[in-house]
Amino acid sequence: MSGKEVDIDGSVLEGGGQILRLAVSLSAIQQIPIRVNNIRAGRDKPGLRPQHLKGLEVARDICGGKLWGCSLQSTEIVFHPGHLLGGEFSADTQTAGSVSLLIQVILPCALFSPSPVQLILRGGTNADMAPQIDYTVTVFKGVLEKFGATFDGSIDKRGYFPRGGGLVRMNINPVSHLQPVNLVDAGHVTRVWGRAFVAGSFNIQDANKMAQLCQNQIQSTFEGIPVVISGYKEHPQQAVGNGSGINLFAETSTGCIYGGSALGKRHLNTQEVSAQAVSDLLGAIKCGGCVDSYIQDQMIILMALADGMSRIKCGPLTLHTKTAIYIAEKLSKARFHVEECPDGTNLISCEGIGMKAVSCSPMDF
Ligand SMILES: Nc1ncnc2c1ncn2[C@@H]1O[C@H](COP(=O)(O)OP(=O)(O)OP(=O)(O)O)[C@@H](O)[C@H]1O
Repeated sequence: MSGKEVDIDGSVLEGGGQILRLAVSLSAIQQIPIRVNNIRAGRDKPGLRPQHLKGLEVARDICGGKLWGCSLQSTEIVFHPGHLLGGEFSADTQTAGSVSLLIQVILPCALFSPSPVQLILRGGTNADMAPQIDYTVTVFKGVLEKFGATFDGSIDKRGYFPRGGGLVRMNINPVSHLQPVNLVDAGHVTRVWGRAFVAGSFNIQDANKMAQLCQNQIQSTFEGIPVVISGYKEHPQQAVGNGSGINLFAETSTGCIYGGSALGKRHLNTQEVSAQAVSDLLGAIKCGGCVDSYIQDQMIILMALADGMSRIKCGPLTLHTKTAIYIAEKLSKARFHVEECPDGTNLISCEGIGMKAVSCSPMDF
């Protein structure tokens, strides 16, 4: 360890695992050595949890880097990135630790790799306090596409709290650069769709009941637009353990996509879960922004790396977003500006650094 690392304080603002993911991604992409201390100091059980550890290991592998201090409960790591690589990478949180949070740390790196990246990720697909995989492949993917990048793949198995065991495959084609976005017109809602699910010992009737409750509430809010919310029981071979929940999505006339979701607990209260998912979705739409409150923090790294000025209108800034901006500014030359608008929305603008992928040139002879 050479001592030339940029120091990142993991206790600032939100003080959670997001600081680590963002810092490591930005470090790997720009080849900046970092030291992160006070990891997850803002959480009840500080230090690295299994899912953070696995995310760090795969970030190390995707750039052939070196990592010190990467053990359970560790509160300090040092990361020296190498050069980004293409190829196949796998990670298994071995718990219900979220697959989507693994994607959060790896995907930005894969976008700037010299050749395509395939990911094989195991863990929780529909876990609390993280994007459900349905959200990642719908809302996050929709926003990513506006930056000119995309991915595809499959959800082979779903995994829930506490066992995990889900399996997601993902293929990511690198981009030469990310284009800046201008998301300032929310438009009006043109369609709503979603999926209420149960798995394991829960009954399909519960999924259908949740779907119907959401359908009724949303239909009465948005008269005259298509609303399709279906109930599913996951096939036993495509789900591990018991789980239940809802994912709702809304699209607008200007191409904005919002998500709203909820997860059932051990004893499923279908009314409560439905009401929570509907209120999550309607809250996102009513705030008047072009994005929901969860994608806010997830798009900050994309804005920072994009080639030019991005502008995104959103509702009240979340603490996760403020944290993401702080880390992005600390570890890149991107500069953000937040303007409060008279209608109560906020306009986040950022002059991105125009990160370019390192191309793998053929060997001359
Ligand atoms: N319901 C949800 N839908 C979509 N995204 C979500 C949802 N809940 C949380 N997220 C996203 O998941 C991420 C959680 O980051 P956070 O740092 O809190 O998690 P973490 O790594 O599990 O760490 P910690 O355990 O330290 O909280 C954020 O990007 C947040 O926007």
